[in-house]
Amino acid sequence: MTHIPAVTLNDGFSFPELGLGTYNLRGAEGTAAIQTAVDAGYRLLDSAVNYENEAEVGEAVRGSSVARDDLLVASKVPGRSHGRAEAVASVESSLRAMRLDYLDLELIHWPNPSVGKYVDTWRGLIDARERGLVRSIGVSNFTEAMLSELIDATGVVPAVNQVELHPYFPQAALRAFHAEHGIRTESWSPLARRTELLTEQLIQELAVVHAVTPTQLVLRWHVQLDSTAIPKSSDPDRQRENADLFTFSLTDDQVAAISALERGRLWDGDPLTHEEM
Ligand SMILES: NC(=O)C1=CN([C@@H]2O[C@H](COP(=O)(O)OP(=O)(O)OC[C@H]3O[C@@H](n4cnc5c(N)ncnc54)[C@H](OP(=O)(O)O)[C@@H]3O)[C@@H](O)[C@H]2O)C=CC1
Ligand SMILES: O=C(O)C(=O)[C@@H](O)[C@H](O)C(=O)CO
Repeated sequence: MTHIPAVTLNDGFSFPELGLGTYNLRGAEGTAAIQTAVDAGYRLLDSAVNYENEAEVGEAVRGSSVARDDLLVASKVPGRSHGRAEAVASVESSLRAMRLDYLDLELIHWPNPSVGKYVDTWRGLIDARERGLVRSIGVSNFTEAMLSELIDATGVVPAVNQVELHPYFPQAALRAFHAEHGIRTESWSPLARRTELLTEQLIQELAVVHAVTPTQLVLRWHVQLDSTAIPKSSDPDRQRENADLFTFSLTDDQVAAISALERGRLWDGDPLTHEEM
């Protein structure tokens, strides 16, 4: 089992430097895959109302040999639940679905700017935290301007912003904003969903230099960007591979060279225009 190091969020809670993405992990197979990941050392499980797998995540947690307090369960408020009261109700619904007493992290899944309720929704997550339903609160797919709006309106800084982040889309400006404001970056689609990224010549060459796999090289890049990657894998061997990142390190030049692969988003997931209900 790999020990995955942790950092401290701006609210004082510990947060792993790597987590498990659970998008498309459903049914008995999904529960089993989540449990093998926990057995491999993963402690952070990233779910969402819209993944339709909260029951599986909850079952994996309750059936795990690892104590609940040592696991971090995250979910996300869907766009259809934007609003102060609606956000609290969404958290309560997730707790019922998971059969858990609290969530470790709750995120606003997409800002949906045309709806105009993400500040109210943020107030709802603040309420949920004050009621003890959730330990840390954050957002996903928020821009610098949206983050500033939340902070100015409520005085509460999100603990986490989960965003598309991989060598094709390194988000340097957003990560600098996060660092300035004490917001933990979390990388979704950190492997670029296994596109040609892993076959890039630079990735292949650096993997040989460090005697690791291309996937491990990419995930180590996330670690050294101070971002918590949440790679999804259904396969136990690949889950173990993805977690084995903490016995080597990249030089600053190698990190910069990987970041220079930048070419843009995987698809049209621009938070200013892409909205999900
Ligand atoms: N907040 C948001 O808006 C979003 C959040 N997310 C979150 O981010 C998580 C991860 O992103 P996701 O889009 O799933 O994509 P990833 O970048 O994590 O890639 C997942 C794919 O890579 C494959 N893979 C994993 N490990 C390896 C490996 N070692 N070697 C080769 N292939 C590998 C997986 O296949 P296999 O399973 O067969 O191993 C899967 O097909 C999601 O599960 C979700 O939790 C994702 C998108 C948006
Ligand atoms: O996986 C997530 O959290 C999502 O928001 C997805 O819906 C994501 O937008 C996607 O996979 C779209 O193709």
